[in-house]
Amino acid sequence: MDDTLEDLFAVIEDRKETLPEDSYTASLFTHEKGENAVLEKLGEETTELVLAAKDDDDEEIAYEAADIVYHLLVLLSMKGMDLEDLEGELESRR
Ligand SMILES: N=c1c2ncn([C@@H]3O[C@H](COP(=O)(O)OP(=O)(O)OP(=O)(O)O)[C@@H](O)[C@H]3O)c2ncn1[C@@H]1O[C@H](COP(=O)(O)O)[C@@H](O)[C@H]1O
Repeated sequence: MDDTLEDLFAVIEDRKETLPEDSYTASLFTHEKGENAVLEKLGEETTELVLAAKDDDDEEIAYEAADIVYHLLVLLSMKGMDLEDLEGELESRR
């Protein structure tokens, strides 16, 4: 799991730097309202996650959780933060 998150974050950072035209991630960095789009997605997906949990729909829970994690990592990158910021906070709570 650690590697998966690190690999995904590295791809996001790469898209931010290279801005390929066909990249959804790059579009979030280039669009004027990209940050708002990410925040809206996080809100929508969190609601969808709650509904999936209420329905005991494991497949849907995993799907929505993955959407949330992806958009959360994009948000961290937009803010100039990285996985270490998240890990540092989690570590401080142990
Ligand atoms: N993990 C993701 C990821 N999760 C979601 N999305 C995109 O986020 C957008 C919104 O997701 P949603 O599920 O909300 O969209 P939706 O299908 O309309 O679903 P609902 O709104 O109906 O729930 C869609 O275009 C998804 O393709 C993602 N796009 C990219 N990634 C990762 O980022 C990498 C780079 O992707 P590109 O930047 O597109 O090259 C990919 O290889 C993936 O690993």
